[in-house]
Amino acid sequence: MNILIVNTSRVANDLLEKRARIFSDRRVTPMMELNLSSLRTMKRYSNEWRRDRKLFLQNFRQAVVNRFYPYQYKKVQEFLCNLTISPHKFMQHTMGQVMSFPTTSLSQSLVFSSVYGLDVAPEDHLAQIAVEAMNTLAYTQIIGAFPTIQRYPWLRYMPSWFPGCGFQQVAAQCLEKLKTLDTIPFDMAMNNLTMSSISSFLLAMTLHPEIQRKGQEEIDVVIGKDRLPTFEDRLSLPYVEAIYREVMWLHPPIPSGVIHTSIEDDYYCGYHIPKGCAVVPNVWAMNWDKEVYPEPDRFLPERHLNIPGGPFTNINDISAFGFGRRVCAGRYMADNTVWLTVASVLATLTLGKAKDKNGNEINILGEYTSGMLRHPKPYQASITPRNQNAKGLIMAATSP
Ligand code: HEM
Repeated sequence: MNILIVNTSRVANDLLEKRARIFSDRRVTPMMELNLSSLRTMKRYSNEWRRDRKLFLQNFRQAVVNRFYPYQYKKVQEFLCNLTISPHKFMQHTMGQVMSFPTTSLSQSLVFSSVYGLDVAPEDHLAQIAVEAMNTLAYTQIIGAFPTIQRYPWLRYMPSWFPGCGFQQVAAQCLEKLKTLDTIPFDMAMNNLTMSSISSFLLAMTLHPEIQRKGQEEIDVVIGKDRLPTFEDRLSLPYVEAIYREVMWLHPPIPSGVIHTSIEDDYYCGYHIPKGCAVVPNVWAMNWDKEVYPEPDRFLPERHLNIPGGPFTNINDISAFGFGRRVCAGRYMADNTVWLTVASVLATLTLGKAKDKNGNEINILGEYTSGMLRHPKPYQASITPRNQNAKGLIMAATSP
């Protein structure tokens, strides 16, 4: 198989954006053909995908995502309330079942309530299935995870007891989950990406109190202390925007991007790119390119302020959302959810390192998971309301 790894934004732009007609297909492994090829994210570049994406965008395009605002306010306020009432469980409130915690995360419950009018309980079957489906997708994406069917595609016609056909059982289990999700599109599992970003934000604020303070000060000056932030405040809060952009920049939830595939032969900078080539948009390398962005290992919101136009550039500049015609179709909703959470947490809570019984700060390694979906590993933190006023705002917002 031919694989092209794209490590710079310039090449990503040249191929995935400007030549999107050629580079918008998906690589479908024999294993995925058995179970996941009907999923929107993984669909081949086809008329069926076009129709599907058009339908999806009717509900999620920029002009109409404000219809989710009431649900987003409600769910973010519940999230603040959970962090206030049980701060030691902040990992559960954030990553939920992604990390095998028996709870639903902010984003899962947001999507279930906004799109389907369902209030999802922690042990809810649908939420569990959505997470399992996401994990399965990640597994089937790994090149070489199912070597026998990859090498001998005809094995799919053999029974599961046939030697080397263990993959059949995995496929059967997936199909069962997907049938249950029939009316709840699988893409809702993409919400784990939203929570990965929120989790990265919480870790960044815990590790960088001075940046947290600057964000809080901006909110105090612009909004005051008597109300929670709203979407109307967004353009008046450049530093908060810069924090959000830096989180998306340094911690893309899928650092290796989602693979695109070419539908015909092409030539670029003297190289031949054969038809069917898997193009890996290595978002991590693009965003951590020292030549373009000095000191990528530092959390520096200021870098987004010091560019022409400031931090409020087009959402398409956030490469964590992908590229070209396959760019994340839910990005306007996701962008709003993460931003509102960032602003609301800064307005009401203070995050810092937890202390041991002797009063010494517990060190945080700041480690991340290494799978396809990247998020912080569990750590201990202290989360407290900034003051009584902030606590009052949180409780008032969530009281019936
Ligand atoms: C921070 C949160 C999110 C991130 C970082 C993210 C990222 C991505 C990425 C990288 C892709 C693949 C893009 C490519 O192939 O170049 C994608 C596709 C997609 N995302 Fe998201 N996503 C997020 C949240 C969401 C949410 C909340 C939804 C649904 C409400 C959603 C719906 C989709 C859909 C439908 C696709 C498939 C697009 C297609 O193939 O046509 N995403 N997303």
